[in-house]
Amino acid sequence: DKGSAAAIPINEVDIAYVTPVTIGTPPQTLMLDLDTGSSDLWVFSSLTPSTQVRGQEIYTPTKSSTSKLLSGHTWSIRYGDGSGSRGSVYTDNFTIGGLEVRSQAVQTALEVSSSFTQEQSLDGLVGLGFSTLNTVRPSSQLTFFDNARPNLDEEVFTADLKYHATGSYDFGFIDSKKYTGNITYTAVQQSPGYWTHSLSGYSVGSGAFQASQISGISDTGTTLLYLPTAIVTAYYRQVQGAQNSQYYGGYVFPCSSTLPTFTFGIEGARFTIPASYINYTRISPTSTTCYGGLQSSSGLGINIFGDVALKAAFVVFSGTNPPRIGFATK
Ligand SMILES: O[C@H]1CN[C@@H](c2nc(-c3ccc(C(F)(F)F)cc3)no2)C1
Repeated sequence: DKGSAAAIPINEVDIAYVTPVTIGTPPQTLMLDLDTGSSDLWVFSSLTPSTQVRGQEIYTPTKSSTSKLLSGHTWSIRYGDGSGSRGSVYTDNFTIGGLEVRSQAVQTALEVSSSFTQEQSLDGLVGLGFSTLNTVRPSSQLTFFDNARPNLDEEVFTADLKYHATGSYDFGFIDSKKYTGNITYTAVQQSPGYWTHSLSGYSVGSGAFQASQISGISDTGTTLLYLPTAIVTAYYRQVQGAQNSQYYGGYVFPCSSTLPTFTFGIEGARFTIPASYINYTRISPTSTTCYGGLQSSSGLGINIFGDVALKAAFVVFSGTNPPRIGFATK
């Protein structure tokens, strides 16, 4: 089996990407955020209090002839930005891009935090981390990828996220039309459940490549690139007027600044993030101060290779044993 679906930016600065999925019989279509940094598949539902639903599509299990309550099971999750949700669990038929999983655990929200309520074009998440991270209790559930794996032509899914444009997620195959050159793979350390791997180093603009192993997670659900403070200060030292603002919670600079590119290594390969990806957004619609797409990871306890980095490459998440992750130029 295989599947292919769009990854659509939900706003003009690519804060997140959503993908159309169908749940149940007859199919109910929702737009979900595929997140390699978590492993719960949850949706806004008919069980979500209406005061917490603002424009989202909802999944109504009672309208599906193939839904089954997973009785006595609950879940509760907190994301890196402090947002969260919790609820109950059904199983139902679940499809992404023509790839169907029968009786996928679909976690129905009984409560969502205000930032989810405010994000009206996002109807939930599909966790594509390792199933060990799943929060359903008393028995944890498998991700869509883990359920689909036995039937996939190849045990992979790929992410082709794009800057200010629609990209794609593919399941079960590697589309050679979506990248150039070779795919460079590197080892993944799957505990505690993230796609954890190392960069082989970095360079700023036309500067020399600094070889150093930088461990972190490739996380499609995180918007920005978070790296050690030493690297981030070296980058913004090249930007006139840049400063690390307590007020804005990170590096800001004049929107008119000329930013250098940022290059990261995967083994012997090099991937360059265009300056435009790092000139992330104005701090407010009329401001001339901009917020950087590269920020320090010091407060997070982990380096996160989020969309700002991932959209500079074609990324292969390989569920082989042992798992590995591959990057190619596109
Ligand atoms: O926890 C880590 C796992 N991957 C990262 C992630 N974060 C979100 C997220 C999505 C949407 C929202 C909201 F809509 F704005 F509320 C909030 C957080 N999705 O994946 C962080």
